[in-house]
Amino acid sequence: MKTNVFKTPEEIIPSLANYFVNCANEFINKQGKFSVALSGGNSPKKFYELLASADFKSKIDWKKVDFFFGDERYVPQDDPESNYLMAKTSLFDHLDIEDSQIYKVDTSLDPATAAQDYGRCICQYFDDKPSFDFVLLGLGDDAHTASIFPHTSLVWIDEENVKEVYLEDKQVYRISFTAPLINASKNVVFLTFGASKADAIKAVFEGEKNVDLYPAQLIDPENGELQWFVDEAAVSKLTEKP
Ligand SMILES: O=C1O[C@H](COP(=O)(O)O)[C@@H](O)[C@H](O)[C@H]1O
Repeated sequence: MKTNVFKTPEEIIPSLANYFVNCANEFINKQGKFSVALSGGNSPKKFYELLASADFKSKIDWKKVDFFFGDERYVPQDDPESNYLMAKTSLFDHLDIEDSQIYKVDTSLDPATAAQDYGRCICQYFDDKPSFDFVLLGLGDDAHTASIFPHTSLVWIDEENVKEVYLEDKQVYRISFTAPLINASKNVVFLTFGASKADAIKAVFEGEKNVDLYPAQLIDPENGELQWFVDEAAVSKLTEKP
């Protein structure tokens, strides 16, 4: 695991964008395409916007990039809560790519069927051996990642799959990669910044091992690389500074 610490979020984003460009080009040169699973929420928006900017757009052959979602809110694709919509407006709409390169969760199906359908689509894409080239993750203030929330059934699923989960407190469904599916990836990157994440980072890095309480502790790629891109505020509570 490597932890990259920056003074501010403004400094993290270009460094992560350069890392992404290098990964993309390495995989495209090696295998002709690059499979990416995006995260949602607020943190990645500026990163997506930078990738879509004039400075970065020309650095990748985007026609060779296939996009998936590590998790999705169970809402229509035009709902402001939709992770797909956020990625569309900040990234996809600015790239010259085909709709067939964007693998969305079909939230018109019921939650269990939507998860099964997305899992099947991923299995087909990878000929039954899923292994994303790049998975971007966020960290919730409660130490959830993707939509693997504390004290939910998703924490305990040991198959490389996609599952639905009902969040009692929010009264909503989410569709999410399981931890084993994330851990089968080649590069897993957390983008996490801000003082509101300091307790969660402290718990994940230095807390007792308790995946039910701190699901992000589940993330440990089997044969891949794990990197954290964080700012000083997010790691401010760590006893051992990375
Ligand atoms: O709900 C979600 O939360 C996490 C963290 O989001 P952030 O807004 O705190 O950065 C995110 O990674 C996940 O994709 C999203 O659905």
